[in-house]
Amino acid sequence: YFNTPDDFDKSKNCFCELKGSINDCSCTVDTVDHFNNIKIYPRLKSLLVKNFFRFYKVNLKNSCPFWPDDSKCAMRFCQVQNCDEQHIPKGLIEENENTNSAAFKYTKEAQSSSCSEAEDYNSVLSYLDTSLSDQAHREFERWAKHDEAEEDFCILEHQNKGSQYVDLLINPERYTGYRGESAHRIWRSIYMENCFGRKNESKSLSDFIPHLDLNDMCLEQRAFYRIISGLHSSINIHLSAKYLLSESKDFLDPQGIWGPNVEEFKRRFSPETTNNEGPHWLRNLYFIYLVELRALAKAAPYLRREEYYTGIAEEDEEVKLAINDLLSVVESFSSHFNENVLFSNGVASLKFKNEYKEKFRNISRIMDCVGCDKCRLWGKLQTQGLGTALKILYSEKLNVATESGLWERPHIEENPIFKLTRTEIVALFNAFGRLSTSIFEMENFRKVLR
Ligand SMILES: Cc1cc2nc3c(=O)[nH]c(=O)nc-3n(C[C@H](O)[C@H](O)[C@H](O)COP(=O)(O)OP(=O)(O)OC[C@H]3O[C@@H](n4cnc5c(N)ncnc54)[C@H](O)[C@@H]3O)c2cc1C
Repeated sequence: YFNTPDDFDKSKNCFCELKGSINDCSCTVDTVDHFNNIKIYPRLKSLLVKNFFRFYKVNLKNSCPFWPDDSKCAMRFCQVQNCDEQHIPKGLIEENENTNSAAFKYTKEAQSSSCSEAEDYNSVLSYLDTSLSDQAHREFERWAKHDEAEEDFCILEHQNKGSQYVDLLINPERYTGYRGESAHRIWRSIYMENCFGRKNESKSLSDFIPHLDLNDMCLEQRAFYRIISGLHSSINIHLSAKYLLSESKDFLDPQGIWGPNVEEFKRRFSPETTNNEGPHWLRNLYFIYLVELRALAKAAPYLRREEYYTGIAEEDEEVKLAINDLLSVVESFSSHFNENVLFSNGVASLKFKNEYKEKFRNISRIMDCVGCDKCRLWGKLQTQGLGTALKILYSEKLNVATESGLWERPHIEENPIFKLTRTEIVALFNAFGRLSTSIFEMENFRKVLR
């Protein structure tokens, strides 16, 4: 069922089912499989275990803003193991992502405080500062925050009270047993409330947006649906690939044997059990992969300038080199997703873009309703990573900064026009890592099923 459906052949030039020029990309599932499995996956695998990427700051305690909590935290495989503070690199704890980041202390600009030019500059700034009332300062800060948030596709919460570091390596995404009405309500809300869909009382999601109906949607709506569906596929591939094959007898000890469950994968994606939708859902995984891949390519000049600071000098240097290498491979992909085909229709598009943002922000709020902590953790990380990718693709500020050659300058000021927080960067790379792993895992299932 990877290539049996009739229209697979028709759209051989691209697995994207969107209409319009996006269908003209010259990629095939095979091209992406090969590119990912040989070039991207192994690089990400070694990068994402590094300290900079393994600690993710997140708030898992927010209450659900939409309906009463139906949390199933008692499920033992849902629990998130807390992070031992002493394992978190000092550089991350020191970091205040809002203002002077710890990494900034080590940039050339920061080190050059004896430079008279820098002093002059600062004294002018401080003169202006003291002439402002505290009230005005607060207003400016509020405006600046509002301005920055304008481009966000997600609610950023890393500075919220209650956020804490989680070690992703000791809390891998895998089967948790989370299912039933609580899980279905989340998926239904994401698809139905946010996917511009028809009002439909049906309980089955596949009845709600069957593949053929996608052709009646406009490009942006289809893209939105396919992105969510691709994320859904990715999560379900992971739980099938890291399934609980055998439980330990000891109820208090959440150990077990984890591995691929081919039957589970078949049930979730074969045409017979999904009303022929499964293969399309799998193709949507490639679609979201291409979206995030393109975001990395677009942000590459910016990402190359990041410090990836943890305070462990040797590792920080290694990470920078590994990022450079990965970004060069990402940039070398020949059939990148063309983000300009979306929102390219004048004033109506602008309205649509804002609606899109609002809907994605809603999805990040819905993640606070996921009734299993581990699923919530990975759900939040992946939606934040996706939101960051969309922010990169549709950020005017990034365009302006890139066009003005900002990233090529020898020194970049502390607060450039476009900036991502550490949490956004960690989410972006880890979310892409999840998609890359899904494509890799799918190859394994494919081998067994051949
Ligand atoms: C945010 C989130 C994170 C989760 N993380 C985990 C996890 O880490 N580990 C874990 O074990 N479980 C996780 N789950 C639960 C998991 O995704 C399933 O909901 C659960 O296993 C029940 O599966 P199901 O067969 O009932 O179908 P579901 O996956 O719940 O899907 C419901 C319906 O949606 C349709 N559908 C299925 N896949 C797609 C698709 N790709 N595109 C479009 N429509 C589709 C089908 O009609 C299906 O019946 C998570 C759920 C959510 C909402």
